[in-house]
Amino acid sequence: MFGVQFITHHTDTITYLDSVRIALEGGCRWIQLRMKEASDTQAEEVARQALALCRAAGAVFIIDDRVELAGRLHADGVHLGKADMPVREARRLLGPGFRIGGTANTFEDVRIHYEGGADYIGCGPFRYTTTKQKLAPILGLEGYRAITARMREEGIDLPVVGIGGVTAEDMSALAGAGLSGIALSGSVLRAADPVGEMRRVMQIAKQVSDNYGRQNQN
Ligand SMILES: Cc1ncc(COP(=O)(O)OP(=O)(O)O)c(N)n1
Ligand SMILES: Cc1ncsc1CCOP(=O)(O)O
Ligand SMILES: [Mg+2]
Repeated sequence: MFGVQFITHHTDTITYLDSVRIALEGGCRWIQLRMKEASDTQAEEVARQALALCRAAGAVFIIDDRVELAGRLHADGVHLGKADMPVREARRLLGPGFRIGGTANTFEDVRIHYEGGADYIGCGPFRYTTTKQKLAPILGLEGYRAITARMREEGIDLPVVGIGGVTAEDMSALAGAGLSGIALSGSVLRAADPVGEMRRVMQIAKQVSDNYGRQNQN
């Protein structure tokens, strides 16, 4: 299955936890709790509730940045970027059972995460987005093609999900550029019907999987 990871966010009317409920109701089974502005206490409170929702739904639950919290709550994994704990160290602390994602903007980033023991790569940004501040250079389809081609040349076999401004309409082209999935937030939460939009994303992901015959990395 072409993978779909939902990244939590909030709006004027939707809380972080609501965003988890929306994604699960829309059929997503790979959730990342990302709460950049929250204190450790706030993040832990929401993480505990989000984890319970994900367990009840049979969804994979990943926490952004917070390695200690992910380990202590027995989440399924953690996602780490350049400003976070290195993947190698997180792997040492968390052990082989945790899913560890690493952020890449270049092939060299991919190589470092691969050598550190990452399970998947979040690669982006695909295009401009307001969900994250201080974006790395925009990759577009050309950037993804170059990175996935280099991975093939170097024998690096890791699932890569595209992130940053991704919409339902992008999935087929992203699969064509060699990606195994997407991670998204804004295009779902800004939709008039967020649950319906999540559902539409999951339906298109299934069609893309049927067309490309890719493995799900969940
Ligand atoms: C799937 C996925 N890909 C990339 C990121 C970005 O991680 P990072 O670079 O550490 O930035 P923050 O999300 O921590 O602001 C991600 N979270 N998930
Ligand atoms: C964590 C992260 N890194 C790049 S974009 C993003 C958040 C998701 O972006 P969007 O809301 O545009 O789908
Ligand atoms: Mg981070």
